This record gives sequence, C-alpha cells and structure tokens, in this order.
Amino acid sequence: MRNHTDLESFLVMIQNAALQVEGDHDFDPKVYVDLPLKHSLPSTKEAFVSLFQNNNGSFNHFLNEFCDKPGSDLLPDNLTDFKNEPEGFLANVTNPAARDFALKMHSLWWLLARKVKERVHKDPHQHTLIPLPNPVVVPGARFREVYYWDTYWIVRGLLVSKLYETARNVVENLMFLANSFGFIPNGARTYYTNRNQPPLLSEAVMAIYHETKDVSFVEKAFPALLKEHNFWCADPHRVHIRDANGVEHVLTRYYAMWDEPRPESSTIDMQIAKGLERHQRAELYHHIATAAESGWDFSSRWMEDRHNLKTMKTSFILPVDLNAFLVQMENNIALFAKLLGKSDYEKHFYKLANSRKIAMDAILWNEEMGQYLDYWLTWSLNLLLSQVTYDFLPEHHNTDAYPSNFIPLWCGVVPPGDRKIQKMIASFKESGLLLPAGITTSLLQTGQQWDYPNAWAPLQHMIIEGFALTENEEGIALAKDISRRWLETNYVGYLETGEMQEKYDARYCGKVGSGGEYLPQAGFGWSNGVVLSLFERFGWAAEKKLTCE
Ligand SMILES: OC[C@H]1O[C@H](O[C@H]2O[C@H](CO)[C@@H](O)[C@H](O)[C@H]2O)[C@H](O)[C@@H](O)[C@@H]1O
Repeated sequence: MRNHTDLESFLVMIQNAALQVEGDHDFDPKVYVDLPLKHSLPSTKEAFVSLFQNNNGSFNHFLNEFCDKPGSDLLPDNLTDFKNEPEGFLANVTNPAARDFALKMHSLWWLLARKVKERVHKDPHQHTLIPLPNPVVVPGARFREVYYWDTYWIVRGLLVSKLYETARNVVENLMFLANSFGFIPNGARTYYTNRNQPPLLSEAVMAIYHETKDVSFVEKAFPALLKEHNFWCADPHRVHIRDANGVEHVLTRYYAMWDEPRPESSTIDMQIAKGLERHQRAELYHHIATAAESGWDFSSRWMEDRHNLKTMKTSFILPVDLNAFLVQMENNIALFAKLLGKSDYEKHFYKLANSRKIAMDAILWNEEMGQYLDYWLTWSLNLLLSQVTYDFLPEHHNTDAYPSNFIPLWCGVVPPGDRKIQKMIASFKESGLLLPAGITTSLLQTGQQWDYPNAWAPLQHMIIEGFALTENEEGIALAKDISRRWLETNYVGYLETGEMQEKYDARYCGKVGSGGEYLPQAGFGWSNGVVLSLFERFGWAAEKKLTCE
C-alpha cells in the first residue's frame, strides 16, 4: 500500500476544514487537494494551526495568504503545431454545419493545452501536481491535470487535427510516468499514484505510429511499455483461475494500492463508509479506489447488490474490458517488437496475447448470451490471499448488460471471421443498451455516473470502432448508426449549451449527463477527440442533415 505524502495529508485536513466552513452544498473536495502552496509546507502548517488554536483570522484569509488558486500551477500552451485549418483536414466532412462543428472541436485544443509552470519543477513539494516534462492536454473544468485513459482519446483527436508534435508530447508524458513510477497513475497528481487507470499507452503509441510511421517513437516507447506490462501481470493484479475442464489460466483484475479515503474525495468516502467497523472501512476504501482505477467510478458493475456503494467489491472481479485491453497491449508490443527487430519479444508477447485470449474465452465468454461477462471471484477469502487458484463457477458471471462486454471486439480478441461476431452483434441489438442518443453505460439507474442513462464518449468510440472492425456488413451498419446518433447528440448539445460535455444522457438527443459525486463537467478532452475521430472515419456528406432525427 502507498502512503499519503505530507502535503496530501495537510491538504486533506484543509479539505475537511473547508467542508465545516462552507457546508456541503456544491462542495467539491478536489479543489482543496489541488491548491498550490505559496510558501513551504512547514510554515503553511504553522499558520493553519495558529488560525484554529488562537482563532487568528478567517479560513478564507488563510487560503488567500498561503495558497494559490487550483490550476494556477499550469499555463496555457502555445500549440506551435496548430494551424487554423490544416491541409487535408476532414476532407469527407462537406456539410457546412458539420464542418463548422468539427473546426470548433479543432479550435478547442487551445482551451485544454497547458504547460507546467517552472515553479512546480523547482518546488515540487508545494504542489500535488506532478511536474511533467512536456506540454499537456487536460480533460477540462475540474479535471485540470492529465488523466491516463482520457489521453488516448485526446491523442486520437489531436491526430485528426494534425497536431502530431503535441500528440507525441502528451504520449511522452505517459512514458515519463511509466518510467518514473513503474506504472502510469490515474492522473498526474501525487494523490493519484495509489492506482492506475485502463491501460491504453500501447494503443496511443499505435495511433501515432499509424499516422507518422515513426519507428524511433516506437523505440522510445518500448521500455515504458514493458514496465507497464510487468506491473499489470504481477501480484496483486494477477489472478489464477481453473476453468470447467480443470485447465489453469491467468487473468487480471483492477487493484488499487490504497485502503484509505481517496484524497481528492476524502470527505465523500468517509460519508459512504459511515457506520462501518474500522477493518470494513479499510476494505471499502480499497474497493472505492479500485473502482477509480477502472475508470468507471462508480458503477453497478462493482457493487454486489448493484445499487449500494457500500457493497462495492471491485478487486474481486475479473473485468472483461481490462483483460481485453491487455490482449490489445500484448499484441501491440509484439508488433512493435517486430518493427524493432526484437524477435524474442515478438514471439513472447504474441504467446501471452494468445494465452489471455484463450483464458477470456474459457472464463469470461458466455455462449448463451453471446457476450463476454465480468466474473465475480469468491470474496469470502481474505483480501491478502492473492496466491489462491480460483475454480470457475458459471453462476459467478455478472449477466447484466454493459458496453464493456463488447469491448473485446475493439481489442482484437474477436478477429474478423470469428463465429462469435454474429452472436455479439445480435446480442448487442437485443441488449437494450442502444438508446436514441447513444449507448447507455448500463440498464440500471443507480444515480452513479457510470450507469443508466449516461453515455460516455470513450465507450461509444470503442464499440463503434469494434463493430466497424468486424468486417461484417451488419456490424459496420451498426457502427455507422451509433456514430450518427453520437455526433448528432454532441452537436445539438453543443448548440444548446455552448460547450462539449464530459458525458451525455443516452435517452435524449442533446441532453447532458448527470449523477455521481461531482457536478457535470464541460470541456471536454475525450468528447472532442471522439467527435473528430468519428468525423474522420465516416465523414459527413453535404446533403446529410446534422440534427436530432
Ligand atoms: O474526483 C472523482 C474522480 O474523478 C475522476 O474520474 C472521472 O473523471 C476522469 C477524467 O475525465 C475519468 O478518467 C474517469 O473515468 C471519470 O470517472 C478520477 O479519475 C477519479 O480517480 C476520481 O476519484
């Protein structure tokens, strides 16, 4: 388990004090762990103690005197590779409204591109922001730092915008994190280093290689990719499980190195765990942080009773999407090894990808439903017993419908021609997940943001590209249909609110999403990236209307 840094512990104390002073109406705890200190930590602590002990001035006065504004440790970047309308930009988007919209998305990079101020490099102990070497592109609003999996869709958008240098820079930042920590944290804040996020570095490198054919970039990335792969394949992420025929397999789970409240949401986590015994609280905090590692914070997927956050058991689940991402990573590393003439690595990684694919088919594939399903391990065993070999029990599949059950299509787990494809297409169509404005995250309305009726750009994109990759006529038609719904809802939402949203409501065209522990955020990195990427893949003809159908 990781420990708090001294600065994090102090800022969490400030966060708790702020809640007392401000009350919980629209209270965002993350603001306080993002505060940069103006002076050294010891002198700031001294002033804070004296404020409370001697009733020496107001809390707000203390904040103004000793802290800078959250986000002020970053500056706008000057995007040296930006062109207003780069040559060849979205040649197949000829409808004027669609083209204006795409150009607007292109110009939004100005809003999200930043660089870390020199003082963060000089005095890192006064900032929770990790001083990244290159300019960054952030998701937006309260997410004022780099996020790992968001970066993948940001890169896809940057490549459509022909911002090749910026795309390389942001991926090099991820390499820097992998080389510094041995894994890529959830985000570029010290308080995010207790966990990972869905591992998409190899796919980001692949996207850049695909556009630029730059082998030296792949060479630079290779050591970081090996480090990251090692991290995911070691304990406690690794799980041994015997299938119905007694064959042993290795699969992977999310597992945060943390059993305390998340620093950025400490006041919220303490509230969720209220009334529990000490050891139960620690377990719950671990599963909460692990849910954040999954990127799906929070969702019925991780809850034993599907509704109550207190029943989260995230690290006792073998998730479909994580294992599919790892097959993709292993195949990508093998392909990079081939490019670099490293034939031993090439063979080794193809073998790993193949074994994991076999394991996914044996443990996660459900023939009757025509979907891959998350698998629940037996959680009566102590958290620390990571060495056990579990036995597969078919009734431990989570049979609820989630878009993640179809992500293997995107990750090369189900190649064109595989007999599973037709089943998955039929199963998706019957699942109820596709609504008028896109794919809902689940069919369960829990009030959590990774559930019904919210629709997230990364999920739409992976499913759309996944169906398009099937080379199956019905699959490709489905991909086009979902893409149309998604672009229309994003466009109409943009016209109505003047902003791009972090998430949408799959039920109604143009409607913003909601739920979860913070107010809906706008900006927004992955949404913009997905719009640009879908316009590039499918185009938008002059005569095709862009509006809610
Ligand atoms: O502050 C609460 C949580 O916020 C983040 O999660 C959400 O935003 C991220 C940035 O867009 C996104 O990557 C994630 O999928 C969202 O659920 C953060 O990643 C969490 O760790 C954090 O606790």
